[in-house]
Amino acid sequence: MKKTKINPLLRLLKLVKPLWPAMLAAIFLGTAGHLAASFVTISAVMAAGKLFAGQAATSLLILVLICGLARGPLHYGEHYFNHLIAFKLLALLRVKLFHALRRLSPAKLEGKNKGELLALITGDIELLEIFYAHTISPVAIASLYTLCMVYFIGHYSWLLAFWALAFYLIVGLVIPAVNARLTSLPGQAIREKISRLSGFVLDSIKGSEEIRQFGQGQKRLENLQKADQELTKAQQRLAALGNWQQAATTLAIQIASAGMLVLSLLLRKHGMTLAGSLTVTATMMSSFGPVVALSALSTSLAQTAASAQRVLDILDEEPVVSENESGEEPTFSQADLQKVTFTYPDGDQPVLKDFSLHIPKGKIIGIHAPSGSGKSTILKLLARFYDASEGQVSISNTDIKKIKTSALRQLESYVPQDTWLASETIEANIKLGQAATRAEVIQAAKKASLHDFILTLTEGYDTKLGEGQQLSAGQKQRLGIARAFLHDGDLFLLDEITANLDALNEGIILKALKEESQDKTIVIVSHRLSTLAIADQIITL
Ligand SMILES: Nc1ncnc2c1ncn2[C@@H]1O[C@H](COP(=O)(O)OP(=O)(O)OP(=O)(O)O)[C@@H](O)[C@H]1O
Repeated sequence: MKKTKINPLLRLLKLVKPLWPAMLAAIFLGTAGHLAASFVTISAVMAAGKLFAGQAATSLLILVLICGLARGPLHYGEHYFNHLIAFKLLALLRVKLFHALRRLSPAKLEGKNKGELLALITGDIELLEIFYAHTISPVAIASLYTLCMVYFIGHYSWLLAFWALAFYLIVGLVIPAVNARLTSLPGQAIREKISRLSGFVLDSIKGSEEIRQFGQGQKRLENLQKADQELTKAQQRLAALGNWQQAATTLAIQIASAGMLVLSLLLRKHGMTLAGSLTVTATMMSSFGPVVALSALSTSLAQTAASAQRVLDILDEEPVVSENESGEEPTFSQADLQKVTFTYPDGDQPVLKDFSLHIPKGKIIGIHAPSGSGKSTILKLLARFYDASEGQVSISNTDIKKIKTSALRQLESYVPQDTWLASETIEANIKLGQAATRAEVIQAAKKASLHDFILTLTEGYDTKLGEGQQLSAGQKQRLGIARAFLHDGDLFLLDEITANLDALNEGIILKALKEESQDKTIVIVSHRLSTLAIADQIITL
């Protein structure tokens, strides 16, 4: 389906359905508020007309007072309901987005620019507030309010009512439509530039050591400045288009008001009074507020639509592996790769071709092969981060696709090459959400040769990571291994877990693994022959 600008906004509109009472309240209060604001002026002009003619104008003056007093609370109510809807829906969209990211992880997130994802979760979602709080009800309010005003002017003359309607349409629809056309592409380009810039900044922060080492700091700074200048220029161009729209809108309002005065004076022969002329002219002059609010939207709407499209693209993206929620829950007896061929979704060459491997229970299988030959890929297939393109991966003679995903995660302890640390305490990092006692955490840390190091920290297991307390690569790796020991799956999938360890720590961990292997099965990928010495069988690719 062709992606037009309107599609994403229509899809966002559907989410408002459960909140329609709040939306109706916002529309009602907003229309009443604008009418109250206009009728302060209109009633005052009508009252002045009456007083000039020597007639009583008490009821009109009371109306001026009521409208003046009501304007504030009505305006407040409109904004209250609009923001209630907007923030509820933004929260809902954030949750949906996190669900989508969880569904897509890890395979689909591996290739994504993390800075762009961050910009999506923060900036793009935030921008949708404009749509929910400042677009939907203002459109309805402007339509209702305009009808009321046309009807009111129609009481004096239907010709004048048509004149007014024509200018409401010009200001509220024609000028914004032209502007939307002009700003659509620049708006999208700005959102893309912002997210690319976020990605660049995040990459630069993450790679600061290498960037310094290779003397690339100045060059990156220049690139950053260049990207920043381009963004500023694009924003200035968009602002200039917005200025054009403002000028056109102001001109249209002046023509409408002056024309209303002239036309109504010309109609004096047809029974239009001077007081009537002044009233319709005051009505025209004071009634553009809601349509002007609409016209101001067209510039931001282009950016909002682009943001909506990016959010919806993530929500629509299909995961590489679909979660199995009701499959089998076998107890572990063996694992097998049978004639497996596998190509990464965005790769063009198979990483594994017709590859078979039998992993019997209670054994340690070592995998030793050159870099890039597919060792980690074997573990990822066994963890079902990806499905084999051909052949079958099975656990306990059950096709891995037929196994309930949560049961598979329970059955396996996967330790990736890089250990991710949360900004939490050491204990929370070892547990990573698993229910365990302090004693169990300590036992896991001991097996991973991490306990003695933790005891040297003043706050021990309660030391918060990230804030001042950094871990060395080897300590991080041992923490990752402690997690796996605590998780206590039947099948350990260990990817280069000793790459950053000294011989002493390596020895302690391997000893612990050897002891575990009496009732566990271990697949260990390593370049180090010293690590693979504990293996019962070594596979070379
Ligand atoms: N997400 C991915 N998308 C596309 N190609 C990938 C992806 N991950 C890995 N590859 C490619 O697959 C091949 C095998 O990668 P893998 O990580 O399994 O190798 P490895 O043997 O574990 O290497 P190393 O010892 O260097 O860790 C490499 O050529 C790599 O470029």
